[in-house]
Amino acid sequence: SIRPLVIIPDSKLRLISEPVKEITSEIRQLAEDMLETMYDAPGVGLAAIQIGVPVRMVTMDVSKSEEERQPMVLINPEIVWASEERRVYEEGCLSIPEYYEEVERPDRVRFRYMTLQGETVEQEADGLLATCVQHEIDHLNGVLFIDYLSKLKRDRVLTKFRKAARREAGA
Ligand SMILES: O=C(O)C[C@@H](Cc1ccccc1)C(=O)SCC(=O)c1ccccc1
Ligand SMILES: [Zn+2]
Repeated sequence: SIRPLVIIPDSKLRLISEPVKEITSEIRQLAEDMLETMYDAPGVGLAAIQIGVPVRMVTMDVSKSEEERQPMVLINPEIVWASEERRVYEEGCLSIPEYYEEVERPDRVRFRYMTLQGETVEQEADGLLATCVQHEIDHLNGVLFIDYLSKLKRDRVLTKFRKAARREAGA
């Protein structure tokens, strides 16, 4: 089912998510809910913490069209190699709605993760997939893409969302 997204300034987003110890039916259900929520948003990635569950699992689908979806579920993902070359990409975040900024990250990465079938795989990526997997693994470590921006820009975003949160509370 589609689950509500955690939005800044919710401090949950700063938690360090726990490794998945065993692939249970709950984990499989969570992966399904994450994919549904991600496609509904829409997004190209989602970390479990963004629907409030602090476990190290992310979903991604960078396939362009609706027809042939390529959903990926990564359990306990980690970057094992990153290129020297870096690339700037305009990033967004489902937990920081309507805010997009340029972020510079390694252009290519190799990452290792466990699949829902319990096998450990290693994969190399460039382009959007490389940017996305780095963005998602950051979520598992409580890091948001605004942390890479200048203090000035970051404070501007936080002020905007704090005001919105206060308005909601006040309403
Ligand atoms: O908050 C998230 O993790 C999802 C985020 C992931 C991401 C965005 C940009 C660069 C790397 C990773 C998003 O998916 S934001 C929405 C978005 O970028 C997008 C949505 C629909 C089609 C294409 C992109
Ligand atoms: Zn995000």
